[in-house]
Amino acid sequence: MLLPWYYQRLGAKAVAINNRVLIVDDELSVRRLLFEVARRAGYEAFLAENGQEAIEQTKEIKPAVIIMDIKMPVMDGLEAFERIRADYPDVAVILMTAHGTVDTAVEAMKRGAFDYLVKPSNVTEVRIVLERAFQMRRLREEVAALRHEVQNKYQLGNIIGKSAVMQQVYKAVGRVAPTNATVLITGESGSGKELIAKTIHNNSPRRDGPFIKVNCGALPEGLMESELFGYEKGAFTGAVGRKPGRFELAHQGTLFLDEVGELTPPLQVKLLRVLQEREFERVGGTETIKVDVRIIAATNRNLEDMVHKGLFREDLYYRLKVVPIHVPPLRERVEDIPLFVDYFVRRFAAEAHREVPYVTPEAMELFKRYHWPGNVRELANVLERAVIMSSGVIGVQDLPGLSTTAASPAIVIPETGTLREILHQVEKQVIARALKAHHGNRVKTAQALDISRRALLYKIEEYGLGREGEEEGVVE
Ligand SMILES: Nc1ncnc2c1ncn2[C@@H]1O[C@H](COP(=O)(O)OP(=O)(O)OP(=O)(O)O)[C@@H](O)[C@H]1O
Repeated sequence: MLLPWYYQRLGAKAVAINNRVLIVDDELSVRRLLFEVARRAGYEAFLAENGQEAIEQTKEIKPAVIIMDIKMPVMDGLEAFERIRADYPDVAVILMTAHGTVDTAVEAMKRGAFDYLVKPSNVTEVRIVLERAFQMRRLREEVAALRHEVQNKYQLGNIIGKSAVMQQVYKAVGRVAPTNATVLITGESGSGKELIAKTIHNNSPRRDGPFIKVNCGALPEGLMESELFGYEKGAFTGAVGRKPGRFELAHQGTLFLDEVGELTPPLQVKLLRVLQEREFERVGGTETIKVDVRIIAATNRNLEDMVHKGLFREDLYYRLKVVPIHVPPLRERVEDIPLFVDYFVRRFAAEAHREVPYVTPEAMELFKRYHWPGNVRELANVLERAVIMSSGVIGVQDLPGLSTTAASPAIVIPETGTLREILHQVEKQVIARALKAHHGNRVKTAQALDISRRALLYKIEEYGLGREGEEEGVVE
């Protein structure tokens, strides 16, 4: 049998439940028969004669499954079921009933019993129901373990970075997580916005609810609308059945609107309404759907600027920006880079079943000076490749992509001097940097700066930049 993915991932941890079954019946012959069936199926069977005994036994042996008659003296099965469930909500209870009391059993199912058997049942039937009850317990246990694993992963302690700028981010996450406030996370691509969003969710009272992500720029407008709000059967050609949207799926959880700046104006209006009223209609539908959803939005665009240019609604912007969190780009937290390098090198080495390679100080320097336009994601990719390609050491020569595009020196603006002098200083640095980037090639440099070659030569002369960047493939 092919095991489900979560089973495979959890491995041995998965079967954490015991194999105890408590059999409760006032008739000795039934107890005997069930005991034999359970024992042969490999379970550890225990016996009780009435509801009262069942409660006492449950406390003592903590069975995973209980199979119990409804009609019994002293305390009947239904009452015992209610009481046991109050203290042990996870135990799977199978109720047994004679023909006349099926209605009661159905009622018990509604209240959470796992299944019922109509007496007399044959041995196979009993065995199958028992098996299913144990399987359900195991699945529940696995889901709980998985949820626990995911929640642990998204704890602040697992986010890399000790820099002051990241401390600010953690503080904001800690403050906003317990609330229902809408959060707007800004930051460059790959800087960790989604990670922060998940961490907020997993530290919020909604942690047991869903975390649903939508990439607002991923689909054309019409499709995006039905993706967000769902559709009714026949809403458009191809809508063969009703489909819930992401807002509905995120009920009692968190909806993460990634790339929110990409939403078209009509969808911005719709989103605004949901934010204000927490209700909407499915595409092609008239029924108003109410949802309890916490919104976290993220963008790598400058939304304020988009508002000024009339590309993003101002009212929506303010609705989203109730609590803004800015995740700084990696180059602004250089002190965290060694931590990231250490973390990723270990992780990828473990994944590839290799020794953890040594990162030379020169390579580390390069990591610190590179400008990381793709941020943490880019650093992770570079390190993954380097770990696979390296033979024990990661040096500058193993990082060809970084060498040629290594960080250009920052432009320093002089603090004193006349405007003319300051501009000259800045211009000199800009030209020196461009020459270096093009390895001294003046045609390319002039093109990049959009000035004539003559003007460039003149400035090189004026600033004494004659040999700037002429060496081949220079890093430093
Ligand atoms: N501080 C961090 N600690 C550990 N891992 C991180 C950190 N920041 C980012 N990462 C990892 O880097 C990758 C990119 O992060 P994430 O997807 O959260 O970025 P993003 O800003 O949402 O990107 P995009 O804007 O492209 O959607 C992920 O694998 C994430 O787990």
